[in-house]
Amino acid sequence: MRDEIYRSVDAGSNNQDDAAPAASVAPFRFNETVAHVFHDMINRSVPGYSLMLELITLLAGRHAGQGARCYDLGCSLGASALAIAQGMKRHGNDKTARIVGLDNSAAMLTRCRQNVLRDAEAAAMIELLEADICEHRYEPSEFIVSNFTLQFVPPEKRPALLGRLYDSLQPGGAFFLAEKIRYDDSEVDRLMIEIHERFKRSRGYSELEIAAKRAALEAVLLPESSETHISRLKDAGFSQVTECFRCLNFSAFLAIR
Ligand SMILES: Nc1ncnc2c1ncn2[C@@H]1O[C@H](C[S@+](CC[C@H]([NH3+])C(=O)[O-])CC(=O)[O-])[C@@H](O)[C@H]1O
Ligand SMILES: O=C(O)C(=O)Cc1ccccc1
Repeated sequence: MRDEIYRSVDAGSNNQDDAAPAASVAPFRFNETVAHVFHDMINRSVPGYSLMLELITLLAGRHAGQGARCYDLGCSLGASALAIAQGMKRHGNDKTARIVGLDNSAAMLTRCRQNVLRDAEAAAMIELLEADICEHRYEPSEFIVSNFTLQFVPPEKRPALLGRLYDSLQPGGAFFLAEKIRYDDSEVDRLMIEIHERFKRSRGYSELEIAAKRAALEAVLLPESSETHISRLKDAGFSQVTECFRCLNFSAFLAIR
């Protein structure tokens, strides 16, 4: 289903700057309207999204051995959990796999369940829970994925969450973190945002849709710099921390306990 959520948002008819929406755009929420179009939304909005799913499959092959427990934080429609399942299947670990998908949006989880159930083999491996990733009690695990989810957690809660994830991971376990990022240099930051918005234009979003969503995300998606993510992962105790992908204002990090 095509994402047209911000097509009809009032863009401020007497506004001189046609890239500035009315101040009344509601904050972005993962409700049923978003869940309905989310697949299209994320694919057209995030450079490298499908590559992240391929990386997750590869990393599951490397880290999710026999009997491994994996977590998909903010599983949305289940794309990353299914990518983990793919990686485990490839290595014949599917019979013993435990993949736990967590999300605090009931609307997302309902659709996620339907998606996962379409693949009986994956459904046997995946458990879905409505939970706040900051509150969940994590069991010992080998592989944890946060594919564009930490960015929605209030920054002051991020260090404690990373500590819990580190504690859950077994030695040698991996945490894959993909995030929208910001640049400390404000000129570079503006340039990357501009090119990202051109990317969205090239994928069919209008200037007004882009501006309305920018306003909706303003206090909801809080990006931090690559340096902040790397130092926080190191502070949490991870022994190897690498930025393994960057495109414009999107990055992914691999952290090994
Ligand atoms: N505190 C929280 N606890 C649980 N879930 C949360 C929380 N905050 C946000 N979420 C959930 O995190 C997901 C973020 S989307 C992840 C894409 C997916 N990983 C994918 O690989 O397709 C990314 C994006 O929209 O850019 C949404 O489903 C939220 O409900
Ligand atoms: O669309 C954007 O500008 C983004 O940053 C990506 C995104 C994708 C899906 C939900 C929220 C943000």
